[in-house]
Amino acid sequence: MQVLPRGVRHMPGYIGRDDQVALVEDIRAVVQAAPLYVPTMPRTGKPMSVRMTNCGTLGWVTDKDGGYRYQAMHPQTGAPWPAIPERLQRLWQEVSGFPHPPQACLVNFYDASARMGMHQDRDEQDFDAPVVSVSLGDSCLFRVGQTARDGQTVSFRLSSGDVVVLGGEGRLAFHGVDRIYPSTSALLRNGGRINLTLRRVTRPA
Ligand SMILES: O=C(O)CCC(=O)C(=O)O
Ligand SMILES: [Fe+2]
Repeated sequence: MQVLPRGVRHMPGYIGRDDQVALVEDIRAVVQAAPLYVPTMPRTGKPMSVRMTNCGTLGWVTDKDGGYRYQAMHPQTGAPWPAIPERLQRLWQEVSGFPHPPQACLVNFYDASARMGMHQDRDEQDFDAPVVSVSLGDSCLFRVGQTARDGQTVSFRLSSGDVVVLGGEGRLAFHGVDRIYPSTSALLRNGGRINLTLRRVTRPA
């Protein structure tokens, strides 16, 4: 048995099959209003392998000149992000233990060759609220480490319906997605993996 860093919780199969199907419908509606786009890295302008969009009052974006940040509008359409679906708001209430609603939900879409390098989620104003992450569709190999980049890491598979919470001492744990396992889920008609991350961005007033 692997031991996860303190504050990192993995809840395998937390979301049942029917709710996964309903969540995918919710996300289809989000993507219709706010299309997935290819974000680029700060400074280098290198495209990420993951496609992204957001829902919520604020969305996480990145590009060559502006770097990592939150903003109220879709970078390509200029429209405000659609609202966070009720189902995800309820999930946040159930698992976050935080008395304020999520402000941002980043939607990541991974095709079979996409990955995400090790990083910390630290573009928020404070780290009192956890990050709540939902996996849908194909499984991935997830890696989580310590709050220092060179700390020990553990790898495990995330499957459709799994929830991961990074909170407390684990809020700034390094983490990333090393690979996608294609054709491991029938949830998404054309395969791939969706990851949703719910976050607080600003300090509650
Ligand atoms: O896809 C995942 O499971 C993690 C995504 C992530 O770390 C992020 O969007 O910050
Ligand atoms: Fe992250």
